[in-house]
Amino acid sequence: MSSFRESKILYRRLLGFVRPYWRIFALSIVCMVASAATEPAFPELLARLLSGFSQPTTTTYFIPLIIIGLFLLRGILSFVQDYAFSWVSNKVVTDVRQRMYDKVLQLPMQYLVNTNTGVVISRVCFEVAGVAAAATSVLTTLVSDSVRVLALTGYLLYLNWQLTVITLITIPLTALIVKQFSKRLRQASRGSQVAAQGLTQVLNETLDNFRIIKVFGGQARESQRFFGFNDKLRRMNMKQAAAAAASGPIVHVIAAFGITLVIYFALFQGKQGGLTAEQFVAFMTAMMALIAPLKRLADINAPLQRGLAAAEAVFAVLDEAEEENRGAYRFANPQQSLLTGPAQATTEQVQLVPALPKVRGEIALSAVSYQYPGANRLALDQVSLTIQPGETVALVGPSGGGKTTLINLIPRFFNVQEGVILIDGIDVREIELNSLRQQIAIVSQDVTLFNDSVAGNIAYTVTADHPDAAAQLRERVIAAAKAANAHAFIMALPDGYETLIGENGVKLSGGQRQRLAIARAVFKQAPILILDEATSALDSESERVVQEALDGLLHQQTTLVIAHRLSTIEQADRIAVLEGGKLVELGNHASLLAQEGVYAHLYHIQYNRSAPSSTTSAASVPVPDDGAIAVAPTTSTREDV
Ligand SMILES: Nc1ncnc2c1ncn2[C@@H]1O[C@H](COP(=O)(O)OP(=O)(O)OP(=O)(O)O)[C@@H](O)[C@H]1O
Repeated sequence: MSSFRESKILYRRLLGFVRPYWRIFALSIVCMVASAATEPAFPELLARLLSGFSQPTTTTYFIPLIIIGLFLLRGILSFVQDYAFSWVSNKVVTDVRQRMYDKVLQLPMQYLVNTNTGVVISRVCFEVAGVAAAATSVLTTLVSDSVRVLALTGYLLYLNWQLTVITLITIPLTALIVKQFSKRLRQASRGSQVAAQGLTQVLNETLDNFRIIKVFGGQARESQRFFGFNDKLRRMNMKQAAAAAASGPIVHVIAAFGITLVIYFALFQGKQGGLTAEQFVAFMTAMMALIAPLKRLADINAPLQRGLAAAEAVFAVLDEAEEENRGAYRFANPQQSLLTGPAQATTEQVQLVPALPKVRGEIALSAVSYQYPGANRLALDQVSLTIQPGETVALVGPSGGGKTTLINLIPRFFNVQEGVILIDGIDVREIELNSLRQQIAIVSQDVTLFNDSVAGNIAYTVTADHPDAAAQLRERVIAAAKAANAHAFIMALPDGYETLIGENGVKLSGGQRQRLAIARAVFKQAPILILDEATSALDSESERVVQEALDGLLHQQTTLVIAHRLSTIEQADRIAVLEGGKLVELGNHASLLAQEGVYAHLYHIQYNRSAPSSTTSAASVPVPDDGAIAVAPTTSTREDV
């Protein structure tokens, strides 16, 4: 596709965002056109002033007052135009940014796995502003200066067509030069986007891995990486600046040639008696007035190309494929009782909303296979496993065995490629995505808390709209916190349940955060609970408290747990051992030990590691895969492996 056509398509799409505000936009254009159309008035007034200079009439004395009126009118028009344009422009930025954010929320997990977060952040936060510059401010110049140029050219033609023709010869020349610059600008603009994304990425990584960088002495390396992008950004910006700075003077020089030609020709015409001095002054004034809008039109290319390059990046996000959500089957929302109690449901609602089935919590995997895009082996290979409602199944096995992949398939963070996963006998792909996820609560190792109160974090997404509901909500939050062993420490916080936590609030320990995450899961009352290494990052004391909270939860719903600590695994009804993507063993702790297979092997490695009397060193034990094992010692002195 030619770059011009490409730009046209991009621009048309950008204008689509302006469409909802077309009235304000039109008002602005009208003001712009009106203001620009008054442009020839000044040279004309000047010519009249000159013609009456030697013998002034009453009209001559009025001319300065008319000039004041003219500029007053232009001032008002220009204010309305600028204000209206900024309004539309800011609306467009807000809309596009919101659309992008909403889009990000709908993207599949795979997108985030493949895309750097720095890129996403930079696009949503910064590049949208460049888009608005292209969609509106560029257009302001384009419309108003084009009208200005047209009005002035018309006036010049009316004054003297031969002189005008000479003036106009310079315009195509200018246009040619502008075209040369446009390509370069666009390339540089793309380059600076990439550099800016790199900057954000390095900064993100630095802040995420602050401790690691310090401990490993990575400062010099990171500083060098940052410099790489920082300097690239400077070079790209300079490229743009050079192209933008050169285009102005070149246009001026060409214009100067034009002016000189005009003056010679005017002198010649004046000698022949075809041009009066007043006409010449009016002509020169109008011609000079033509230079500024022409220059602005030439300069418009820089923000336009920058804007179009940004638009490309923004549209790339907007055009990403969303998570597939074709399933139409719905289960009852387990939280529904919290939102609207049966007493509040009107008869009409009861009739309209069909009674949805409640999930019992049976999960059945049948010959499930999954391979990550670009991977050369299956992450899950023909795994079949049925988990009964209320049952707790622990997933263990060597690192890379497929545990995380398996639990990610249940809420459909990824879709199975072969085989099927059923919940209560329904294929998860047939279930509407939100409804499916309403049935599942997750507690993972890295707990993210939102910038909100403790209560807001526990009752995430649920709010009360009247005082009765608020009291009920608070009771449920406290009950969830108690179940998660969190109530006592919450009450010790400065504002109890209203204490602000997260980035800007009170800092909590790993164990406290974990217990809040458990409280959040309890509060959700989901029939399926996924514990993804929920206690692996904790010290033994925190682990004990968190484990107690978890033990209380087990058997209330179907629970799938990936754990590094044996305490959870021993409690589990069954243990599924995944190795190399295959389900190699299934049974309870005792039966698997008796089987003396992979699980027993893993168990003994850990046992031997910590047993002082053991003669087998950790290094001499053959460890499957890369050696890290997701079952851990039973005593607090043993470390995670
Ligand atoms: N995003 C990804 N892209 C490509 N391959 C992946 C991706 N995530 C995981 N894998 C691969 O899939 C396999 C299974 O990984 P998975 O994370 O499910 O293992 P795991 O049992 O949870 O391991 P661990 O105990 O170390 O967390 C591994 O071989 C891994 O390299």
